[in-house]
Amino acid sequence: MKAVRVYTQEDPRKDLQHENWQKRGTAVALGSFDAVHIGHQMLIRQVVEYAKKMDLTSVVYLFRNQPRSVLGGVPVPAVNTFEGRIQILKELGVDVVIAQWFTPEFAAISAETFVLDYLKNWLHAKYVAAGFNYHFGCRGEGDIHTLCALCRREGIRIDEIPCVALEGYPVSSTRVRSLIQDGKMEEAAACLGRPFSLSGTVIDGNQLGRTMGFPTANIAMPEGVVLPHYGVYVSRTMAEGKWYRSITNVGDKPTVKKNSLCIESHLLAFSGDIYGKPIEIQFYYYIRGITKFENLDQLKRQLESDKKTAQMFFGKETQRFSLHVGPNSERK
Ligand SMILES: Cc1cc2nc3c(=O)[nH]c(=O)nc-3n(C[C@H](O)[C@H](O)[C@H](O)COP(=O)(O)O)c2cc1C
Ligand SMILES: Nc1ncnc2c1ncn2[C@@H]1O[C@H](COP(=O)(O)OP(=O)(O)OP(=O)(O)O)[C@@H](O)[C@H]1O
Repeated sequence: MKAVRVYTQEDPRKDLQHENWQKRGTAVALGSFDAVHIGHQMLIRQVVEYAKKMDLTSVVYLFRNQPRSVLGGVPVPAVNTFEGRIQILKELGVDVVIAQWFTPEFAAISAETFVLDYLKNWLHAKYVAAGFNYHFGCRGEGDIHTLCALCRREGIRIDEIPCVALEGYPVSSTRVRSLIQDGKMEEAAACLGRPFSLSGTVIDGNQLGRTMGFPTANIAMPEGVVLPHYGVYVSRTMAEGKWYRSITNVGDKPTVKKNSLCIESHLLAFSGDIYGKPIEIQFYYYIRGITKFENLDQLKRQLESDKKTAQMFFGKETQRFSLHVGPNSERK
C-alpha cells in the first residue's frame, strides 16, 4: 500500500505553495469525512479513479476537527481517531490528505473565495467531487449547486455524488454516531462498511478476572471519540497482530469496583501477557447491560453464558442475529 501525505497545519496554504503534486493538478474530494462511511467511500473512490485516469493527484480535503463543535460550541465526539481516518483513506488509495482546522476565520471564507483561492489557485484542482448535501462558505451560504456553478465557471470539472442510503435513510456521520451510542453495532457496521472499533494500550486491572478463568485486557476509555452504549458485546480483538474472538465490557464493573470506567475484553482463545501492548477491539453485537451481581460466582456464570453467545454469533447461527438489535430492543 502506498503512503499518503498528510498536511495538518492550521493554515496549510502558508506551507504548501509549490509542491510537485500540486503542480501536477489535483482531483479533490470535499467534506468533513468523520465516519468515512459507505457514502464517503463511494465519493472518495470516484476521486481516486478519476485522478488515476487523468494522471492527477487525488486529494481529500477534510476537517481535522469537528465543524459542529466550533459552530455549536458543544464537543461532538468523532467516529474515528485522526490516525484511524488516515489509515482508511490510505487503504482507499488517496495520495494527499489536507486536514484543515475548522476555525472561525476559516468559517468566514466565502463560497466564491474558497473555489477561486483554495481549489483553483492553490490546489490546481481540475476535478472536484462532493455529495448531494454538501454545504460550504460563510454561514453555509453555498450548497452543491453553488459549488457546481462556481467550478464550471472556473473550468473545473465537478461531479455531484448521489445520496447513498440504507433502509430509506441517508447514511451520515451523525447517524453512525447515534447507532454506536445506541449499541446498534450491526447497523453501524452496515453504514461504515466495516465494524466500529476502538484502540488503546492494555493497562493494569485488579487481576481478578484471571482468578475466575476470565482474564481481561483493559484499555482506558478513549477521549474525543464516540463510545458504544455501556454494556457487554460480542467483539473481535486484535492482539500481537492477530484477531481473536472476544467478549467486551464497556463501562463500569459494579460487582467488584464502583465508578471504574474502562473497556475490558476477554479473548476467547488467547493466553499471554499483553500489558503495555496496543489492542484494537471491533464491536459486533450488543449482548446485555452491565449487572451488579451478588458475588463472583454469579458473575462467572454470566460470563460463561456471554462466551456461548459469542461462540454462537461467530458460528453457524450468525443469521439469527438480525439488524436493529440494540439495548433498547426487546430481544436480548
Ligand atoms: C464480557 C465481560 C462482561 C462483564 N460483565 C460485568 C457485569 O455485568 N457486571 C460487573 O460487575 N462486571 C462485569 N465485568 C467486569 C468484571 O467484573 C471484571 O472483568 C473482573 O472483575 C476482572 O476485572 P480486572 O480485570 O480489573 O481484574 C465484565 C467483564 C467482561 C470482560
Ligand atoms: N450518504 C451520502 N451519500 C453520498 N454522499 C455523501 C453522503 N453523506 C455525505 N456525503 C458527502 O460526503 C462528503 C463528506 O460528508 P460530511 O462528512 O460533510 O457529511 P456527513 O457524513 O453527512 O456527516 P454529518 O452527519 O456530520 O453531516 C460531502 O461532500 C457530503 O455531501
